[in-house]
Amino acid sequence: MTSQIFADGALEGQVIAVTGGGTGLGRAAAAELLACGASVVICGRREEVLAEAADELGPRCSWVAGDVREAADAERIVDACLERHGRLDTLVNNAGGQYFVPAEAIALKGWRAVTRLNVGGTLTMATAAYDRAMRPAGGGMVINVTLSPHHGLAGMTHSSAARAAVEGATRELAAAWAPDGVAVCAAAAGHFDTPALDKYPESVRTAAARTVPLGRLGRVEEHAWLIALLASPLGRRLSGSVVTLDGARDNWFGPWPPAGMADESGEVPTEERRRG
Ligand SMILES: CCCCCCCCC/C=C/C(=O)SCCNC(=O)CCNC(=O)[C@H](O)C(C)(C)COP(=O)(O)OP(=O)(O)OC[C@H]1O[C@@H](n2cnc3c(N)ncnc32)[C@H](O)[C@@H]1OP(=O)(O)O
Ligand SMILES: NC(=O)C1=CN([C@@H]2O[C@H](COP(=O)(O)OP(=O)(O)OC[C@H]3O[C@@H](n4cnc5c(N)ncnc54)[C@H](OP(=O)(O)O)[C@@H]3O)[C@@H](O)[C@H]2O)C=CC1
Repeated sequence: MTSQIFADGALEGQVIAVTGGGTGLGRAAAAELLACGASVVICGRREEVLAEAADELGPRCSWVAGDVREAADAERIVDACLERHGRLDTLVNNAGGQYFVPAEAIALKGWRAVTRLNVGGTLTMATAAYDRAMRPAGGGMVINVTLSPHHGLAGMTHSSAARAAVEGATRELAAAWAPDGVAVCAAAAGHFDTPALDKYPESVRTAAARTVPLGRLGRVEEHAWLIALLASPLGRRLSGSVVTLDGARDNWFGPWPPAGMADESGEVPTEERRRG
């Protein structure tokens, strides 16, 4: 596969780890990075998902299973990159998520779960990559996937807060790690059409597109292009920045709920609990 917008070999020689790279945005990013010539290690918790994705993505893609919330797993993921390729140039901190409920329905345990994954997991991976691979090598790039709108997303208050924390840490780490040649930036994703959205109620998914001034959900390849751009030499100079890719969603201040999201009772449907 070749990239639709970048030159062949634009990222040749780079070794890139993508967390959550077996599905959705992470998988599309992995595909684009591979198309640009990088070697990619995808990770996540489910071995079968990773194995199938790596198989389809081709020989320059390998996988390692692990939970980004666990320091030992994060270290193992970084070490796998070093053992296989001798280096880790770029880490894409894409693993994350939340559930869709009103703010008042978020239990303390839920706040902690969302924070632990999105803030804890991101920082645990970034620290492992910095300590074990990038600082010793004298350089590297960390790309943190966050969330737009930045003024808060109703139904995702916990995630809005967690991603804001990641963006704050992005700016601080960019300054702290600059002397070691390590750049840190964030890619704030708006509403993208990925299979993960299937877990949200139908009316929520449909109404989500209506809150995007550009008039549609984002396409996974658009996000993947941004990740490839940030992995390029330009990304190093963007250190400390949050790049927003959202079709102007950050500038939509319409009513809540948006037209068509509430059900017959006038309530916004919430996300089903996972079973098992
Ligand atoms: C216009 C706008 C358009 C909005 C729609 C468009 C939005 C697009 C923008 C964003 C899109 C995306 O990010 S899409 C990506 C989506 N992908 C994901 O979310 C995948 C990753 N997510 C997860 O793993 C989970 O959601 C997460 C909770 C974060 C982590 O799971 P854990 O295993 O750590 O936690 P669990 O054990 O399941 O749950 C811990 C507690 O959390 C709470 N909890 C968990 N699920 C709950 C639920 N459905 N409802 C209530 N509460 C819940 C309970 O208190 C649980 O405790 P108990 O009560 O004791 O069980
Ligand atoms: N789709 C959208 O509109 C938007 C998405 N985002 C963010 O982009 C990222 C990708 O989203 P998307 O592709 O849509 O959703 P997915 O649910 O497909 O992606 C989440 C990925 O993260 C992995 N993951 C989750 N928890 C962990 C963990 N503890 N350790 C390691 N891996 C983990 C999952 O794999 P596994 O379960 O096997 O571990 C999965 O591959 C997420 O951070 C999401 O919140 C942000 C804004 C908008």
